[in-house]
Amino acid sequence: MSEIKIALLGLGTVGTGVYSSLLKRKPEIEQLLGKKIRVSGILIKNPAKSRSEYQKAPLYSEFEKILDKEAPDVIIEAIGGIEPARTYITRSLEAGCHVISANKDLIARHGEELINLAKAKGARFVFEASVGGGIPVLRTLRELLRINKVQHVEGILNGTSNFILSHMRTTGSTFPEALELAQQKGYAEPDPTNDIEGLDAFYKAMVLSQWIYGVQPLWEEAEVKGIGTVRLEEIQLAEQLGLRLKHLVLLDDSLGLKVKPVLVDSEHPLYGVEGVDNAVRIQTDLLGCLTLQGPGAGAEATASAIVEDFLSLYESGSVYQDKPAVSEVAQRKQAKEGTTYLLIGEKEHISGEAISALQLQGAVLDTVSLPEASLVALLYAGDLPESPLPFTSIYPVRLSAASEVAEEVLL
Ligand SMILES: NC(=O)C1=CN([C@@H]2O[C@H](COP(=O)(O)OP(=O)(O)OC[C@H]3O[C@@H](n4cnc5c(N)ncnc54)[C@H](OP(=O)(O)O)[C@@H]3O)[C@@H](O)[C@H]2O)C=CC1
Ligand SMILES: N[C@@H](CC=O)C(=O)O
Repeated sequence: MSEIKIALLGLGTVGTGVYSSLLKRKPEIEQLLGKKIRVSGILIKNPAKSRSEYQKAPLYSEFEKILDKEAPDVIIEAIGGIEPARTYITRSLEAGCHVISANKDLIARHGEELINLAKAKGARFVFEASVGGGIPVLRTLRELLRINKVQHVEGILNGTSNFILSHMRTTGSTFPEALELAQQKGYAEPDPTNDIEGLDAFYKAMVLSQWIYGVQPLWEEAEVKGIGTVRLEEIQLAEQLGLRLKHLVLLDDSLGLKVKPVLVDSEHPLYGVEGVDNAVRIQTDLLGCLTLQGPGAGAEATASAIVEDFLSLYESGSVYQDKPAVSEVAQRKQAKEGTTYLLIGEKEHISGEAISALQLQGAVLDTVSLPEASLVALLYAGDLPESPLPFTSIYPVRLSAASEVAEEVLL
C-alpha cells in the first residue's frame, strides 16, 4: 500500500487537534483512501516548549528541513497570521504539495493568489476550517448548492464572541472573566484582539464572499464592530425585553457587509445559537433558507474540518476545490439601516428633552432598568435623530418578523 506523507505546521490548539484526530482515525482514513498515512514532520516555533508524550512525529523548527528532508505530499498549516505562513504555503504549493489551512486572516487577503498558484502547480489549496470552525460551510455551498443563487447570508462566525456573550448572560460573569475562559478552552486566537474587535468574523465574511460571489466587499466600506465594549448590565437589560445580543455577520449579493453586535428576539433563528457554536443562514433563490450550525472553534471541531479537507484532496471528481465563477454582482449598495434599536444610558443623563426628540421621529416601545444599577434601556422604533443622543450604547434590534425580508437583512 502506498503512503501519504503529511507535514503539520504548528502544534498549538489546532495542530494538536489535527495530530490526535489523524492518529485516532488512522484506520478509517487509510481504509477510505486505500493508502497509508504518516505525519512525517511537525514545524514548531519554540523547541523548548514541553509537548504531549503521545506526540511521536519528528519536530522541526526550520521549515526548509520539513519540505526538503521529508518531501511531504500534504502540508497542513496551523500557524496563523500572514508571515511566515504565506511564504511557507507558497513554497509548499510551488513544490507541488497540497495545502490545507485554517488561516482566515491569510485567506481573506491572499486566498486568490494561493488558489491560482495551486492550480498552476497541479496542487490543491483547501480551507474549510477557515470559516465556521467545524461546520462544513464552504463545501456545502460549492457541492450541494451549485445551481442556487445565494441572496444573502446571516451568521455567527466567531466562536469566542458567541461564547463570551452566552457565558456572561448565563453565569453573570464579566467580560474579562468570560474571555479568559474562552482562551483556556482554545477558542480565542493567541492574541484575542481580532476575536473581540470583530476582525476575525470580518475575515471569515471576506472568505465567504469570495467563495460565494467570486469577489469581496470593499474592505473600507464594511462596517465592523466587535463585542469589546459590551457590559454585563447591557446584556441583562436586553434579556428583560426577551432579547439576546449576538455578534452577527450580514452579507448580501450587492456586497453589503456588516459585522456587529445585534440584538435578536426569541423568534429569530439565531437566538438559540449559544456557547462556542457558529451558525450560517444561507438564503438562496431556489432552496429558500438553510441554516448550518455547529462548533465554530476548538481543537476537535477545527480538526474535523481539516481532516475532512484532507480526505477531499484524494476524492476524484470533487468540484469542491474549483474556483468560483465571478457572479454578476448587482450594483454595490450601502447597507440599509433598520429602524428598531435598544438605547442604553445612565438614568441621570437621559432628560425629558432627549425622549421628546426621539418621540418626534419614532416611538419608545418599552423602558427597562436593573435594580441597584444606574443604567436604563429604551426600546425605540424609528429613525435616530441627528442631534447627539445621551446614550452610551445603541444596539440595532433584529425582530424575527423582519428577518425573512431580504430587503431588510442588513441592519
Ligand atoms: N483555535 C481555534 O479554535 C481555531 C483556530 N483557527 C486558526 O488556526 C490557526 C492556528 O490557531 P491555534 O492552533 O489556535 O494557534 P496556537 O497559537 O495555539 O498555535 C500556533 C502554533 O504555530 C506555531 N508557530 C507559530 N509561529 C510559528 C512560526 N513562525 N514558525 C513555526 N511555528 C510557528 C506555534 O509553535 P509553538 O508551539 O512552538 O509556540 C504553535 O504550535 C490560526 O490561523 C487560527 O486562526 C481556525 C479555526 C479555529
Ligand atoms: N478564534 C476563532 C477560532 C476559529 O476560527 C473563533 O473564536 O471563532
